[in-house]
Amino acid sequence: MFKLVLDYVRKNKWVYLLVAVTLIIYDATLVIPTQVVQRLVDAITKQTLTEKGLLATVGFLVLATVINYGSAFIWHLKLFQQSIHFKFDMQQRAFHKLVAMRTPFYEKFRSGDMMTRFSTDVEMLQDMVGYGLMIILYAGGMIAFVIPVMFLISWQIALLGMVPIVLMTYGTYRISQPMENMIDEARDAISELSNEVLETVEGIRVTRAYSKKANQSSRFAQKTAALADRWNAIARYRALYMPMYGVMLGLSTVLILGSGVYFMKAGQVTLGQVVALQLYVVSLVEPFAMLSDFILVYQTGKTSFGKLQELIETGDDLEEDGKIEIDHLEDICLKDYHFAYSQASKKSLEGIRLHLTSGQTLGIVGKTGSGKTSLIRQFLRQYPVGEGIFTINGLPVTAYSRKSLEALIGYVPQEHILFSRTVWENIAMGKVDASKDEIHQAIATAAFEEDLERMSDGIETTIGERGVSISGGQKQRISIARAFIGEPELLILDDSLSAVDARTERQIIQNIQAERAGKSNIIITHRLSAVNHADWVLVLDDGRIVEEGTPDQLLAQEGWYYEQYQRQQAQGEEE
Ligand SMILES: Nc1ncnc2c1ncn2[C@@H]1O[C@H](COP(=O)(O)OP(=O)(O)OP(=O)(O)O)[C@@H](O)[C@H]1O
Repeated sequence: MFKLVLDYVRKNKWVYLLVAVTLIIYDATLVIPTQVVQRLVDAITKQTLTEKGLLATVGFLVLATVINYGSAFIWHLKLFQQSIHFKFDMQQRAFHKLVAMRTPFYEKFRSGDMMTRFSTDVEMLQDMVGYGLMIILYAGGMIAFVIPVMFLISWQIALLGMVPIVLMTYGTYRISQPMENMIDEARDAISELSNEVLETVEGIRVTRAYSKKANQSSRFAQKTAALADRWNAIARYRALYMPMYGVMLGLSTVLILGSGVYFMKAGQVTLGQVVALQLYVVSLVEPFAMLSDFILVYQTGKTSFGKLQELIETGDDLEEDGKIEIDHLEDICLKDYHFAYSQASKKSLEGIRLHLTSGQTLGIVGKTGSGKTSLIRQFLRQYPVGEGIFTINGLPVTAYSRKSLEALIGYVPQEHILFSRTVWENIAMGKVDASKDEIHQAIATAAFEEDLERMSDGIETTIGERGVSISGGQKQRISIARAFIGEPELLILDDSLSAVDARTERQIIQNIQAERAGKSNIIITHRLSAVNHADWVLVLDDGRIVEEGTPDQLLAQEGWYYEQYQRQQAQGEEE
């Protein structure tokens, strides 16, 4: 962690130099009032104080106070401003990392945990760069200034006066050792709490439907109580040692005054010097107490640094990105292709063989869990490439830059993600500079026109969390319009029409095929009518292709496809 902080200080060396210089001035001007008191007391006891001398002293004190304020303003402002920049820097680094990562990375962290790393951990580190550095610079500076001055007055009295405070600081350090574990536990408890909140919010409908509100509330209460326990334990430790500084100050006072009187009688120090020594010790209590606070800031910073580092260092296990920028999809070819998820004990795809050329529509059907989504994830390059042959336009898929490949594919996933924006904005995400006509064309293709007419503000209606709630089927069609508008070379619909009726589904698929002449489509579906007009259909079972052909050929084979087709017809899903 120190390397990170030092690198940051080095990167902003001029700001920190200004902070250091103003801090030195600040520390120096803090010492002045005590020296003035020392001289005044001595002048009064020697009866040498004149009116002019008093006025000059007051003037000097005012000047010192103004300089003290000015320097404090500058170093406070710069130090804490810089810590805010540090926070944004860290968050941006983490954010860039997040957007660059593929699915396997996200499977390694829970959402709440990731949010905690992003917010709480970054703030703890910011504390280290702000408050932590302030302690080192201010407290360190004060101690470095005051102790030599004290020793110059009388090393014997200074030594006696310092002993209790130094012992106390060492004791505090020893006492606070167990705090490291407590801070780790408190940090993990925050993460647990965030997970709980996110999962509760995401699943609120289910929680309500199953009347599990009380259950959920009590789980939440348990987690907050666990977090409160951790912080209470830390507070107890602090409460234990912080008041001890007052006791130690009392002890130092006794030692300084006792030995001061002794050395005064011996003529080695003046009354003014004894008073000054006492005031110096008082001024040292705060910096030493801050040093013990540094232990807390350091421990929390260290814990949070570890968590952030883990986030930044964790990869998505994907192979190095390819160099070739691909700009069209001529053909996609898989031969004897196998794929397994890293945590899975068995393969999700086995011996896959397929060939898709531009302009074709490929249907993928099969039982639930048979590997349909896993197969299209290969085209999206969400996971490391499996074993076997996987080429695009005759070259291995890994030769192409993932970003350029991604730009050619329009993907409509099973879970439809819409944003709390207008219908227009949600669709235009698929093509930033889309014209009005293009948006309306996409809406017509996705058979969403009638629904739009029923919405209060039409295409300007805000949907999602802070807007109008829309049905699953409407979400699906907005998602299709969004993918369609980008005119991708390959459009993938992953069970994206499950919530619309069979007639609308057929209409959308006909629209897509008519509008996308010369471009490819992959349609994953449970309803076989959706692939009636596909050029080729694959039937998957347990990760293998068990049947394939045109829809007519598949019916003629009288296998799973045929049986399923008959059943769905009988159930009246076909008109
Ligand atoms: N991220 C993952 N990690 C490990 N195993 C996974 C992962 N995703 C899917 N699987 C497993 O891979 C197999 C195929 O799942 P996949 O989602 O491809 O099926 P599917 O045919 O699309 O199912 P459905 O029709 O229900 O969407 C399943 O056994 C599933 O449990």
